[in-house]
Amino acid sequence: MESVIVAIDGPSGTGKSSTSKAVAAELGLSYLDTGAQYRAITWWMLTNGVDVDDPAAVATVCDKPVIASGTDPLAPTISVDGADASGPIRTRDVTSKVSAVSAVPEVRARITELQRTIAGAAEKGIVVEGRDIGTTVLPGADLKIFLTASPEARAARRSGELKGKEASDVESTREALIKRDAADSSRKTSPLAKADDAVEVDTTDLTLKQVIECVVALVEEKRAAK
Ligand SMILES: Nc1ncnc2c1ncn2[C@@H]1O[C@H](COP(=O)(O)OP(=O)(O)O)[C@@H](O)[C@H]1O
Ligand SMILES: Nc1ccn([C@@H]2O[C@H](COP(=O)(O)OP(=O)(O)O)[C@@H](O)[C@H]2O)c(=O)n1
Repeated sequence: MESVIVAIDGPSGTGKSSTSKAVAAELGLSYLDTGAQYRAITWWMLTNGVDVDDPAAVATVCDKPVIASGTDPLAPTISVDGADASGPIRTRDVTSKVSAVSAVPEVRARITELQRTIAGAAEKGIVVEGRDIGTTVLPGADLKIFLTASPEARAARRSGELKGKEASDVESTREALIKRDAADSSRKTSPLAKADDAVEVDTTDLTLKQVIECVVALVEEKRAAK
């Protein structure tokens, strides 16, 4: 079967990661979490004392960390300079700083190149999730999905996840999400946006299972038409 490239974009908490992993696993495709890459470079900046609010300082050193992503949807990995970074990249500190780092054009150029290399190497195809995959990273993707959901649903999903770890209430999670979406949507270089040819799926009132079934059906439709 021919390889297939699927781009899944959308704001935080719409279900990109869970949907992408499940679709890739079901269809035997690779999986790439591009948000994890931006989080990894942000974590490296923070641990190395780089002022992340200074775009010039970020740009100067952004080639230094070696970011590697494992693309098995059943066991995705992310490492920085050879060390597992999957835990530290999910802290609230990284989450609050990642939009500033990901807005720096030099950071985006570097990470975009890495993403294209990974997608090009995936023999059977790949599901790539992020913010600018359909518009910028892989504009020729076979299928583009743009996931949305109400801010309330997204905040409820996220704060449910954080419980026990860095517990926070739904309201502060909602505010942080809205702030990050606004920053990601308004930056100059490849902002969060729906590609003209993307299929928009509003997941507010859908279960994760329904979203997965919907995307699998769309991929199979594209494959049949190829
Ligand atoms: N349709 C859905 N209904 C309810 N919960 C969902 C749905 N899709 C995802 N979730 C849950 O919401 C949380 C955030 O999903 P995730 O896939 O990480 O979103 P994103 O990658 O877009 O930020 C996870 O805990 C996930 O299990
Ligand atoms: N393709 C992408 C993916 C993520 N990002 C940035 O990385 C951040 C973290 O992405 P993520 O997918 O891990 O975020 P969550 O929605 O999982 O919280 C986003 O808020 C963006 O600033 C980006 O700029 N472009």
